[in-house]
Amino acid sequence: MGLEDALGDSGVAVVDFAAFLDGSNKQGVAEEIISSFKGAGFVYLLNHGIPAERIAEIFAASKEFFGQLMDVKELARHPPSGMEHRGYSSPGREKVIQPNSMGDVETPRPVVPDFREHFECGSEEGRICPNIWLPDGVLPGFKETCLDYFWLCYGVQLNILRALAIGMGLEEDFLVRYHSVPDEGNQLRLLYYPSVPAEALRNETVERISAHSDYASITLLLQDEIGGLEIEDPHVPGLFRPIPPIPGALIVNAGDFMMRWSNDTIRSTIHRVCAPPVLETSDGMLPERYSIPFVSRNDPDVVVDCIPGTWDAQRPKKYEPISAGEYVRKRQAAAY
Ligand SMILES: O=C(O)CCC(=O)C(=O)O
Ligand SMILES: [Fe+2]
Repeated sequence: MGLEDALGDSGVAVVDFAAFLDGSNKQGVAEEIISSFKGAGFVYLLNHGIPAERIAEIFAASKEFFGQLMDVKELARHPPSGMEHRGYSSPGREKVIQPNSMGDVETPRPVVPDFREHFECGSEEGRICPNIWLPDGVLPGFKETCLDYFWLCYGVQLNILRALAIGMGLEEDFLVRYHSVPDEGNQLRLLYYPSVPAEALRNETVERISAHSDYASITLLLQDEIGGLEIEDPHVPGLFRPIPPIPGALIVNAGDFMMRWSNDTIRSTIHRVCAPPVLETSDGMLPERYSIPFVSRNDPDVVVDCIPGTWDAQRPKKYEPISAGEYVRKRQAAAY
C-alpha cells in the first residue's frame, strides 16, 4: 500500500518544512500548514528540524525506561493530584476525558480503562510542576536525554508557530510572543502502550487512548511504526480515519486552546489510538507501541483574545478572553 492510499481521506497534508526553515518558500509552506490545520487540525511535517538520531535516542530512552521493573518506575511515581503531570503513571492511572463543550469538564469519567503507561517532564526551572526523576544512579542518562529532547522540541515548536502566524497573515512572531516562558506549561510525554489482545481493543473492553482532543496550543507527536492513531472526520462525527506512521515525520496538531484562540478557524480534532488495521500476531496479541508527544502551551498568565483576522463583523468573536493557565487548570483537574 502506497503512502497516498494509507493516508486515505484524512485530509492531513504531508508538508516538507525545509523550505520554511531555509527561507526559500516561507509563505508557501506556511499556507500548506495552515490549510491542513483548518481542515483536519493535523499536519505531517518532514524535515522539521529534529535530527533522526535524536528521534532514535529518545525512543531508545523511552524503551529503556518502560522496560524497567514496576518497582523501579514507581520510584518516579506521579503525585496523586491531577494538577501536576510529572513522573511515571502506571496503566489505567490517567483517563483522558472529553468535555461536552469548551471548558466544561463536568462529564462523568468513562469506565473503560486506558491501557498505557506514561512518563512526563518539563523544564527543570518550572515552578508550577517540579520534575520527578528516578533517583540518581538509576538509568543514568535518562534525565539528560529527556531534557535535551524537550529543549529541541521547544525550538521546533517556535518555528511551527512562526509558520502558523505567517499562514494566518500575521507578523511572523505574533504567536511566538505568547509562548515566551518555556519553563512553565510545556510538557514532554513518553507513552508506552503494552501489548494487548487485539480482541480486547476491538470490543473496547480496554482502550489505548480513548477519543479526546488535546487542550493546549500545539502538540508535536512522534509515533513508532505500529500505528493505530486515528482522527475523527470533522464532517462525519463518529467516523475515524487512520493517521498512519510516516518514517521520520513529525505529526503536529492543534489543541483546544489554539482553536479557541483562533475563534474556531483552526480545528482541534478528536483523536484516539486503537487497534491498527493489520498488525495482529498469530497469538491474537497486538504489539506494544511507543509514542512521544511534546505539548506546547501558551504562557500561563497571559490573557489572550481572539487572534486578529479570525473575527470580523460577519464572524464575531465566540469567546471571552482567558489565560492558558486558567483554561488548563480547569481541564487537567478532571483527567485524574
Ligand atoms: O499515542 C499517540 O499517538 C497519541 C497520544 C495522544 O493523543 C496524547 O498523548 O494526547
Ligand atoms: Fe492527544
